[in-house]
Amino acid sequence: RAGPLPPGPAPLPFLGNVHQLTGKELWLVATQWAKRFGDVVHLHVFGQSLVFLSSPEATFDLLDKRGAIYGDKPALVMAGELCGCNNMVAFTQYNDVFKRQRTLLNQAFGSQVIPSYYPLIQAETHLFIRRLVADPSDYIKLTRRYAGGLTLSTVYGYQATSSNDKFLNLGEECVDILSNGIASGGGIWPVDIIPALKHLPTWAPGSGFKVKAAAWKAKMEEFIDQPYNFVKNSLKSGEYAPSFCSMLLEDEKSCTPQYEFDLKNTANSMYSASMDTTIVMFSHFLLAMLQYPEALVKAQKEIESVVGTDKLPTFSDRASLPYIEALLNEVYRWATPVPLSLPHRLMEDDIYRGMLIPKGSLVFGNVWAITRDERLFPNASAFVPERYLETVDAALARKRDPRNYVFGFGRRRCPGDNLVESSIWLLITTVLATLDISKAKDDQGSPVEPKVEYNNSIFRLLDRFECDIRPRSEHALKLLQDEC
Ligand code: HEM
Repeated sequence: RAGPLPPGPAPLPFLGNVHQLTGKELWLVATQWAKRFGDVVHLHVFGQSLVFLSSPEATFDLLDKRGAIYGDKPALVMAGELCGCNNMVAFTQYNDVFKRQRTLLNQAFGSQVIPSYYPLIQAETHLFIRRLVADPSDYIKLTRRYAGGLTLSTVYGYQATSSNDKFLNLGEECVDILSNGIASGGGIWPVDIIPALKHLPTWAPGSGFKVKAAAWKAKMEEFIDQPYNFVKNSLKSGEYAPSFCSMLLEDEKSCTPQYEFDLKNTANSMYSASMDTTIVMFSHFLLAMLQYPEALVKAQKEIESVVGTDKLPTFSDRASLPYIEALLNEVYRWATPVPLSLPHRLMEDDIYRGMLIPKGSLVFGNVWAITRDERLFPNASAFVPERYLETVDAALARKRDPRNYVFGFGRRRCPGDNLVESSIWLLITTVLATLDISKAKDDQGSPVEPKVEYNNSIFRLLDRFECDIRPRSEHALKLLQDEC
């Protein structure tokens, strides 16, 4: 060995640290390891190395600067081969398929393309808020409809007709299978360590994973194929709304089977990645507004003084709303939508601070530990937008910018970040301009404290909590109605 492994909790013989990999809020446990062992922690599961990076320095040095060797994804037998996810972007290895997919993603959501979506984003945002006013209790389903609807529409030209739309339901079911089934607890299954297990007959003891995988694979195929077939059929009929897929399929000559294969999988990845992440952001924004009403009032005052009350905010107001910008930063940080990001596979042995990080390690950026680091964010558990109004030097500003972590790292950084930067800004700003958000009241009129529960292995998805959402005024409601 070229150096010692990074420190970490003691493993059991052969099994390694498998007993410590909880499926629920693993990021909390990983942050405890960081406090005990430092910002680079090593564990193993049946010999598979797992490395957790818990500081800006370690994530920037390895996942960003050395991104060329940290950009791979593991070839997982369970997720890839048995469950049929191997060609979804988040699972593709660092090869030609991945590079072709990223080119398509950049065509769809590169920063230069985003302004062309402004009218659509604006229309979907206003519709979402109107629906929210009509049924505030259903805010999670409505947020899924808004986020999924935005990608269904931009990517496939498909208009979701209700919160119970068939493609939205399929998306919800499949993203749940992905995060709470296939990728739960680090996503390593015994068959990933001993691939021969995939040959077990389904009647044999211990083969339950194969039964699950067969059912999940069938669902994943529907998820990838059905929206894509919708675009193909619409194109054939000649009646279609222009979309990313329709634009790329119009030129029949370039439609080789390989091209269609890439397009179908890339389109699906955009759709699947957009929903739960947006729900986490919006739910935490609501929670913050309930628990920190002074931030809500300050933000509303800023909007009133800059935008006024006779129109809804638009993208052209953005540069004049510094408090909203600080509030959005704080929502990213406080929500931490994907607290352990998604693991990257190291492609060759690497030496870092004299320690060996072995080839094949799965490397996690512990975003939770960084966004809760008291040295960077004093009183880190509190929601304090003002922390982003302080003037700090460029190096510290970079370390404190949540966008350097919440969208992942290096070559695998989220390709939806530009879209989110615009869509979430408008969503939050328009909600603040038009709605009041406060704690729900019980029968006696006393405020009900929101119950804060997380039950998802990958995303920091909040269970639905009670809250009171209502229009700020008849005038605000009318503005929304006039816009739709
Ligand atoms: C608040 C919203 C979002 C957050 C916080 C978020 C965060 C992330 C994170 C942490 C990753 C893993 C990056 C890594 O492996 O280092 C990721 C990957 C990805 N995201 Fe997002 N995302 C969001 C919205 C979106 C949207 C709207 C889209 C598409 C329109 C999207 C598309 C993707 C795709 C395709 C990947 C896989 C990239 C790859 O492995 O190369 N995301 N995202």
